[in-house]
Amino acid sequence: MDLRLDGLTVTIDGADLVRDLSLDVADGAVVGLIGPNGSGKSTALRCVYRALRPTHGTVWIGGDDLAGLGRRDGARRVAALTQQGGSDLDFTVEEVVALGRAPHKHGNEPLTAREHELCRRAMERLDLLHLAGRGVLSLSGGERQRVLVARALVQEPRVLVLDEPTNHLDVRHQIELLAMLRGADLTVLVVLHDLNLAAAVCDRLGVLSGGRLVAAGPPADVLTEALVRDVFGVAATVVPHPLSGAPQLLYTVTDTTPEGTPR
Ligand SMILES: Nc1ncnc2c1ncn2[C@@H]1O[C@H](COP(=O)(O)OP(=O)(O)OP(=O)(O)O)[C@@H](O)[C@H]1O
Repeated sequence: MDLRLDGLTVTIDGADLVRDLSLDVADGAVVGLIGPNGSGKSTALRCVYRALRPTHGTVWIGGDDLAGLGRRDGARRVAALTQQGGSDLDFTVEEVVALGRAPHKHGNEPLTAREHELCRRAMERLDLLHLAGRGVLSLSGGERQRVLVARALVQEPRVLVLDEPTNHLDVRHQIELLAMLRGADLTVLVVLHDLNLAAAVCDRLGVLSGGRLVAAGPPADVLTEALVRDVFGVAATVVPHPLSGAPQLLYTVTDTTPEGTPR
């Protein structure tokens, strides 16, 4: 097992933001974390990329307690694409991508030929080669997001955690990113809001509600009409995708009056 969240509880100011969360991500698997706003998804991820130390519980990486690893060792094993991952510095795209090698380098050690090629391939994969010399501050939100994914890839981690990585991306780049995650031979834990994309891309889903894991398993087992109603508070019909068979949700949008009552 590459990544194991083992009884994680995060308590801040007396409130449990995450409570007794246990979730396994098998070697090479893509596991999605879904749940309504404020259900604790980002808090759980923050424990995995060490922005937060759990109050109780352990994050195991390849059998090692993450808390016992040095910063560099941890960064070589786990890369994170977070909501706050941007930089205010106007580095070029290729400079930002190359920063992904930092945990593997000492001081100002230059990149090797292999590392230059790694960066080039990551930019090619994320459709960034034509932007390599551009300053990142001049990029659109979606372009910048792809730069951060490329930077995470060149880090060559075992485990990649991503917090809503499809934010800002147009539909083509959303699908390309998620397809890339599937083909990257990485162990992936990803927070997604789009339940249909989550069902299409993830081997397993974990559902958080009020900081607790309320369901976990293959998308077809987890994404039932009852769960979507109970956890997200919306009516949806679940149908199998005609080509892949993955469950897909057709939402029922009810028109409401300004007073909030259905017409
Ligand atoms: N440092 C903090 N201090 C107090 N409360 C916090 C802190 N960080 C997060 N919270 C609260 O904990 C809850 C869970 O937040 P979290 O960001 O993990 O939710 P989320 O599931 O990722 O939500 P979203 O879908 O909106 O991104 C929220 O109610 C949030 O306001």
